[in-house]
Formats: sequence, C-alpha cells, structure tokens
Amino acid sequence: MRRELRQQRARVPVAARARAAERATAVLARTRAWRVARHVGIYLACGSELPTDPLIRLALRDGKRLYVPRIGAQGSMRFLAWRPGAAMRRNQHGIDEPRRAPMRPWRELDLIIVPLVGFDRSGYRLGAGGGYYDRLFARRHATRPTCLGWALAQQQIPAVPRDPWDRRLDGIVTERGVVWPIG
Ligand SMILES: Nc1nc2c(c(=O)[nH]1)N(C=O)[C@@H](CNc1ccc(C(=O)N[C@@H](CCC(=O)O)C(=O)O)cc1)CN2
Ligand SMILES: Nc1ncnc2c1ncn2[C@@H]1O[C@H](COP(=O)(O)OP(=O)(O)OP(=O)(O)O)[C@@H](O)[C@H]1O
Repeated sequence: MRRELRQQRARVPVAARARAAERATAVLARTRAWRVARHVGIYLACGSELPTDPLIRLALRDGKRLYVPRIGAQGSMRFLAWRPGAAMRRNQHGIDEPRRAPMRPWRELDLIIVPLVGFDRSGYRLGAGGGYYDRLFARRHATRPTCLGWALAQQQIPAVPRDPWDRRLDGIVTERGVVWPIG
C-alpha cells in the first residue's frame, strides 16, 4: 500500500506538486495553529513528497523559528534548529539533516508539519515506514505540539491500517483545505 501510494504521488507532475504546495501554504497560513506557533518543526522534502519550500518562505516572513528532524540510533529522532543555508549532511535515506545545531525537545515545539504517504479522515497516517514520528507521538507529555500532516488531497485513503501505538494527527493540510479528523 505504501509503495502504491508513493507511486501515485510520484505521477503528479513536479509543477502540479509545486502549485499544490503553494495552495497548502495559503491554507495553513489561515489556521489558528499557525498564527499562534513560534517554534515550528518542518521537514525538507525529498523525492515525490509535497514540497515545503513555500511553507519555509512563509515561516521566515512570519518570524517563526524552524526545526528539522535528524534521525539517530534506535529509531530516535530529534528536532534541530534550522535556517536556509545551514550546514547539512545527507543521512542514510538520502534526506538532508542539520549537521550541528541546537536541539529543541519536541514537546517544546508549538507545531510540527508531518510528512506522510497516506492519511484517512480520522487523522491516522501512513508514514515513510521508519516509525520515527510514531515513536515521538507515542510519548506522553503534559503539553504536546499541534501535529499537522502535509499532503496532497489525493493522498487520502479510506482507512489507514492502525497499529496499537498510533496517534491521530490534529489535522492534515492539503491544497484543498484542512482535513480535521472526525470519527
Ligand atoms: N523529508 C522527510 N524527512 C524525514 C522523514 C520523511 O518522511 N520525510 N522522516 C519520517 O519518518 C524521517 C526519516 N524517515 C525515514 C524512514 C524510513 C525511510 C525508509 O526506510 N525508506 C525506505 C523504504 C521503506 C519502506 O517503504 O518500507 C527506503 O529508503 O527505501 C526513510 C526515511 C525524518 N525525516
Ligand atoms: N511507539 C512505538 N513503539 C514501538 N515500536 C514502534 C512504535 N512506533 C513505531 N514502531 C516501530 O516502527 C516500525 C515502523 O512503523 P510504521 O510503519 O508505522 O512507520 P511510519 O509511521 O510509516 O514511519 P515514519 O513515522 O518514520 O514516517 C514498526 O514496525 C514498529 O515496530
């Protein structure tokens, strides 16, 4: 299913993905979660993922602090401060990560923009398959960031297979609007 969804996404022309990312950025800009956020976790898109560059431009314009994930041993993941031009290193999955930067505990982020391969209307997500975001989300804290998926509307599927540890996203931002989980 993951592979099928990825292939479907890869068939969307680059220009259409770029346009969708612009629209999704406009959608996100209108949300309360965005307006109140100061510290925002994002990802640097690779392959056929919905680009985040217009979102990064908006963040810089709005004076947000940005953080990018870096994966570590035993499936761990941390968010490191990032700005355009920061020194990067490519990880084993071909994704650029900050080389050296201050880390911010994930529970002290206000908003996290989450990559995904598929999602459903209940807010469950199918990710890249590493379980990195799942393991973060499964932690229990008194406060937690708002977690919003970032996806093409066509990545919505009827039902994502659920694991016992899966947590719902707070919403999924697409070029057609935000999908707020129901059911
Ligand atoms: N741009 C981006 N950055 C990200 C993520 C992401 O999904 N997108 N991640 C989100 O977690 C983390 C990295 N996670 C990854 C997890 C697994 C694989 C991976 O194993 N890919 C396999 C295919 C696995 C499969 O399909 O089962 C491969 O490289 O071929 C890659 C990245 C952190 N940074
Ligand atoms: N909270 C957890 N506790 C234990 N194992 C976990 C947890 N979350 C994920 N895993 C492990 O990670 C593996 C990958 O999980 P899954 O396929 O759901 O990843 P994903 O959500 O698609 O990936 P990602 O979050 O990296 O985008 C699972 O097989 C599982 O063993």
